[in-house]
Amino acid sequence: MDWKRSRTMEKKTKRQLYELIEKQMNGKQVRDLNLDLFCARSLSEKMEISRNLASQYLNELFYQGLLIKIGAHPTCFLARSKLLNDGYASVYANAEDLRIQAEQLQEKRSVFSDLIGSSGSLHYAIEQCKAAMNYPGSGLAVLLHGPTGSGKSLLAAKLYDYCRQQRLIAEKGQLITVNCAEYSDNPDFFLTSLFGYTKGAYTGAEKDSEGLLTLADQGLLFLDEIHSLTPECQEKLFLFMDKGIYHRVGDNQKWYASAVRFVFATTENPDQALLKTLFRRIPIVIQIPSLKERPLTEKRELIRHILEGEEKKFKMPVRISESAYRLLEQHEFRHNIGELKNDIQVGMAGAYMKAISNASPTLDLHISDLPSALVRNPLQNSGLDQGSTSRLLPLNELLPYGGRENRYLLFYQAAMQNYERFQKHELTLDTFLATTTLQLEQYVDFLFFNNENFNSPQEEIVQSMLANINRLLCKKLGMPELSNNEIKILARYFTDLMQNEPISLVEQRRRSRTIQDFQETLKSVNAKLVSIVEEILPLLKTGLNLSLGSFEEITVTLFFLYFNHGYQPAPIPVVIMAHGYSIASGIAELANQLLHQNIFTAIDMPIESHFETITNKLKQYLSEIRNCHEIIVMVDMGSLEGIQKYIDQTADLDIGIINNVTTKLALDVGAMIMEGNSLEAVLENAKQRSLPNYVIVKNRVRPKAILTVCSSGIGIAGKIAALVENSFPKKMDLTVIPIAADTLQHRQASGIFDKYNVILILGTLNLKPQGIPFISIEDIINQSQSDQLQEKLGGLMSKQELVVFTQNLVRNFSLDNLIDYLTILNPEKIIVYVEEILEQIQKQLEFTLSNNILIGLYLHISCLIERLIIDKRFVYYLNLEQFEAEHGDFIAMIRKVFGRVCRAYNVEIPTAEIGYLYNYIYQGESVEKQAECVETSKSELMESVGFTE
Ligand SMILES: Nc1ncnc2c1ncn2[C@@H]1O[C@H](COP(=O)(O)OP(=O)(O)OP(=O)(O)O)[C@@H](O)[C@H]1O
Repeated sequence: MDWKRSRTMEKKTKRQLYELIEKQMNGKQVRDLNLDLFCARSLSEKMEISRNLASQYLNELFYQGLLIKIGAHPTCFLARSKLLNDGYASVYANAEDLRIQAEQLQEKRSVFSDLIGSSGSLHYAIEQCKAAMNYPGSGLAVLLHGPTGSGKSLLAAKLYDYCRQQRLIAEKGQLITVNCAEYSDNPDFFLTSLFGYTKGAYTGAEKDSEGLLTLADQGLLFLDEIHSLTPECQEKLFLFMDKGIYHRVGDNQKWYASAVRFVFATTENPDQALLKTLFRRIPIVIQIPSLKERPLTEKRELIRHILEGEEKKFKMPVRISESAYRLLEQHEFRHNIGELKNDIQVGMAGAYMKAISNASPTLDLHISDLPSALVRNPLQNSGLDQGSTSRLLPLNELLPYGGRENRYLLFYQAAMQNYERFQKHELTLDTFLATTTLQLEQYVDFLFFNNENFNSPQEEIVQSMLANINRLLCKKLGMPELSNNEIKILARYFTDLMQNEPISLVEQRRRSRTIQDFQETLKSVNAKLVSIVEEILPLLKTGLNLSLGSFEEITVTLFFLYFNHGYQPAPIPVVIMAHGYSIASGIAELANQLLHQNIFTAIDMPIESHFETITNKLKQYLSEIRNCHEIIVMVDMGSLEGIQKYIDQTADLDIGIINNVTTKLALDVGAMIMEGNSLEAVLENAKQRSLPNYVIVKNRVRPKAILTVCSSGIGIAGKIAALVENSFPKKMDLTVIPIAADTLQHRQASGIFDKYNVILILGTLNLKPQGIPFISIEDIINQSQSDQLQEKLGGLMSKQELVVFTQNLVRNFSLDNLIDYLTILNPEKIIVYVEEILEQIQKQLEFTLSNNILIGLYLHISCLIERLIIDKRFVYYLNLEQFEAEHGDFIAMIRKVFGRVCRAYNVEIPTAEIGYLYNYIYQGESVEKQAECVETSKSELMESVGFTE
């Protein structure tokens, strides 16, 4: 059996083992599991494999993070995906420890789990809320922003339950809800209700009275429709939030204190509807999606959830006609879930009356029971059967599409979670890829085997479109064609996506930064494949009229990696041209097979064919080849010059021509290519071994690029890149590549400068690489480097276009615009802290920082604080100990000036981050030193693990 087949078998058995564990856990609580069934002995017997092999696979799955381990004799393994909570450790000393933890976690089972969409479109909102509530003291104030009926009040109530459950709120702490709209015409009444009043404060105030703030002390105050408060009321509220103390109305002497958690809600744009001072005091704004923005699966779950509620209320089984169900599913409810619920309730009242008069044992909801406004929309109802003959569905039949589990979403979440673990250095790159592939495999199984969910006409259309793209593109791009089954899987994936499109987009907007980093990581694994996917997706996007985001690019890339297409693509393809009917084909096929790689393509030259016909074939092949800048041609004609003359004109490709063709030479060349050698090295080596002659035709044009760089990470660098691209006056033949400052050194080594003609670097930190001009953001804002811009871009744009470009840049690069990139923190608020920090630093250091450094620091520090709050990512600083020893004073000073912001957000600034700040402030010298250190410690590290460069 060849290694590839045995590897496939191994993967299959491992997957079956994992599925067996999952199956044995299905529907059971941890405390009800018989752990004996999960040890290597029992599992190996069921799988009919040896115990040693089972043990090996189980441990591999454990190291991939998919299983948890319990005890030692025997060791048992459980599937992490089946544990309802994600708070489990990876290893437990014994079963008892696991049970204790399971009980604790069960107690803490999320109060949000009965919110429809809690693991879907509301997932991120809930995570943000939890983070805000967990802040020490009274948490951070939260503003829920979303249209009417979208679930803001329900979420606020759940937040209160959450705080109670987590003991963030004391026993006596209450949930006080105030609908501010009720006070919009009577602001005084609002103030007396909120703050309380003293006797005589107004006519009729006969005794002192406590306000809602007293009632809400130690509890949660939910202020709904906050936009309807008058500016005066908003101002007073803000003053209380700032200090935590207040006067009762009618007494300006005595202070009262109250520790209140605030949740606000509004349907209006908070930027316009709230007083700036109040808005600034609310650091977390959370978007609640409209019903339209939710995926169809969630809409269906909501319908079922509401009907289940009715079933409980009427204590009778409920059924719904298929057409009424479709109508509810398709209708656009302007007032969202609230309106959907109302309409169903109106319908149920009618159904109940009918059931009573017909003495029916079930409540049957027909279209005719629903409010007439809903039924009268002819456009929406065109495809619906309105007759009463439509089939009646009991509630357990209402989720035909994949049940409650949304597999697309599960995969999305698992992949994102893996990636975040990889970013936190909890997983290596290999383990991250292996784990994600295994999860993709489960999604693939679902797509492939669940015929009842697919096989739609829609799927057939997608399938034939994919088949066409496959034929046309794979050849052109030098990829092996997809098999029919692979096309089927991809077609079903896109069909599945159509159902999930809105969530995919909403989610992606929210996690755009992580997704962007994810894509970068995939590029580092296989840039060629990523660029192929980037080429294929727009075709599908147009063809299917489907919005596809960056996560879809990631998933399709992962699909290709999984199908084993383009995994380790040949960096230098080889064309073999030989006389005879199938000599070239034979050699190419054999060499590809032996090397397990698709490196060789053949052009056969039957004796009777004209030289010109053959060279035309080659020219045609070379002109179609994409995503590749180097190629080797092996010819047996004995005439290098002849063929060279024909291909001289081929653009953007370096071509090495070898004047000999044998199987052995092809294998040597292939092996050298797979080892990653350069074109020159491959040809030189071939010459040494087999004595052929070679020439290299250099035609390659390196594409022009601008790099954007920021020491705060790839996120801001990406934002800068987008702003640059958005400033172009026309489509440019220029690539803009974001790059993190701390990887620039590494990037240089990995050949970004070799691949691109980098004409300019834009950013916040001048790393002075290879003498390429650098323009700082501050220079752009001041327009002080327009000469350099003109010089570098003059050839690419007309004078007029250059003026437009510079104007766009200046407009796009306002500091506000850049800091807007923060996702959780309120930019206006954080900037005040940063201003204070920078002022203090300059005072303490007794010198003035240049504008350039200041702008960079504004960005860097804002991002740093957010980074510390949301992902606490580990930062590495070379020679940290030395830095600590040499710069104790600087470290102490920074800790002091950051004191206020650190306390406000309950974060601590790691010394490594202070090291980066030091570099930033003393840019020139320290950056160079740090770069030197990178080089020294890299070689030390290589030596210590036994490598030499
Ligand atoms: N995620 C959800 N899962 C189940 N039911 C929900 C969900 N979200 C909202 N609902 C239900 O929808 C109805 C409307 O929700 P809610 O009153 O919270 O909306 P709202 O945004 O506060 O509306 P308004 O702006 O009009 O005050 C409620 O009956 C609520 O129980």
